[in-house]
Amino acid sequence: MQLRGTMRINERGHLEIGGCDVVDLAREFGTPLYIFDEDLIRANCRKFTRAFVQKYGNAEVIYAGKAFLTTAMCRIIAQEGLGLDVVSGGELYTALKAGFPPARIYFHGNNKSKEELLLALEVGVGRVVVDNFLELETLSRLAVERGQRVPILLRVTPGIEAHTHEYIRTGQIDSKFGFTLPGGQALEAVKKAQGLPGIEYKGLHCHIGSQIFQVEPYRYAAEVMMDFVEEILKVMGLVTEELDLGGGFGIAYVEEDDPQPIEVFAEVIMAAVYDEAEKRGLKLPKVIVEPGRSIIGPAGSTAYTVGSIKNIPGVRKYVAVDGGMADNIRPALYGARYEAILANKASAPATEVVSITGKCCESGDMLIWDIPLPPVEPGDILLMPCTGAYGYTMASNYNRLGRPAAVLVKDGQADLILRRETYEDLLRCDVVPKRLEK
Ligand SMILES: Cc1ncc(COP(=O)(O)O)c(C=O)c1O
Ligand SMILES: N[C@@H](CCCC[NH3+])C(=O)O
Repeated sequence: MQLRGTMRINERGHLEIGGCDVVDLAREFGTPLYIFDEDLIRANCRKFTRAFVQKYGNAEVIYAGKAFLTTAMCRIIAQEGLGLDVVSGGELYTALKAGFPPARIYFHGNNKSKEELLLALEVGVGRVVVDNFLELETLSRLAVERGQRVPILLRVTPGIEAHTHEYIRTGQIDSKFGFTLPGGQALEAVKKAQGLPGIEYKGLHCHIGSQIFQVEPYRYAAEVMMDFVEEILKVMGLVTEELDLGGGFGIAYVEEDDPQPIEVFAEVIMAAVYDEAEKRGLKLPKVIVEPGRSIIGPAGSTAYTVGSIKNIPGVRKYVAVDGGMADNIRPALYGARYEAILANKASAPATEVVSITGKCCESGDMLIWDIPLPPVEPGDILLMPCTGAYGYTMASNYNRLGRPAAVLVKDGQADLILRRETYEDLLRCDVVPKRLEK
């Protein structure tokens, strides 16, 4: 298994992250436990800032909060100078409560409610990324009522098929997101935005998908979008000042995964935008990117305790852990693959192939199929790395399991950033109607 960030194997033969022994963390905070490597989160933020902002100037990196968002995470992102992409009132509220500067917030979503749009206007988010005609009209009406002019980007579906799982592909024509470019819907949206009071057109957005390894889809997206920027200028005399090319930069979950480094994505994207601007005689737009997974994915791991083990001779050995699809739905949802290590036997050689299953009442509750590990016993601490993105944020209370705790580790110190949900937490929304009281 590849060791990421500050991971190392210590003198006790245990896995360590951020200078903290994972076995000790499991003992102190319980399992399942999400462990976040603060140095790696910050290093990833800085990698993006260097590759896009420091190298090219007219660019901005905004972290996609859907990957992992808590108050502490907002603080780190704010300190690192990144912007923030939120997709719901709940994410926006979290950011505001964390003191995140509203002007650096981009508000996404394909079906924002009136209440969500009002909140965005009230607090003055930096940009609303408008997805559809209904939203455009509602936003205009609300802005006028409040005597405001709201800066927007328009979300465009460019008609690009990136090679990733079909559920996490978003740039193709047949998608619920955005105004479709081929066929003229997107141009119609720009015209409408220009004609509506209270709306200030700033630019365009597209997002072609997630967990993308290759640079070509981004190059192509940049070309297609710059072509549209030119069309907008020609048809309407309107300058597009900002071009947001979304997130989606892939990461290596398992050794075979081979994504391009961020620096290469940055070079290709920026070169494509610069070339297209020059070729077409256009003003260079500010380029925005929205990485989520590539910032937080590798920086998070999940520690589990091994429980029951079922061996079916000649068929399979199931090793059950104390979490599963409730804290990581990705294997069940996308067939996502992960690696694992026994944190308390980190330098022991692998001797058997086992499958890691969860504790949910569901046969599909598998975390890893067929992984070589040292002899596994009940009580071992199994660590699955690279679970930082879309683990906690997609977690559920299925089977009334409480969501795990999360700790932030750095220089030998572990701080709780999410406390474990208790049985009482599970009841906090339950209401008993009067007629059921006795
Ligand atoms: C609009 C938008 N921006 C950014 C992201 C972040 O993607 P990722 O976490 O793959 O970087 C997503 C999710 O796919 C998205 O839908
Ligand atoms: N949640 C997905 C990616 C979709 C991201 C949001 N557009 C994942 O775990 O890979």
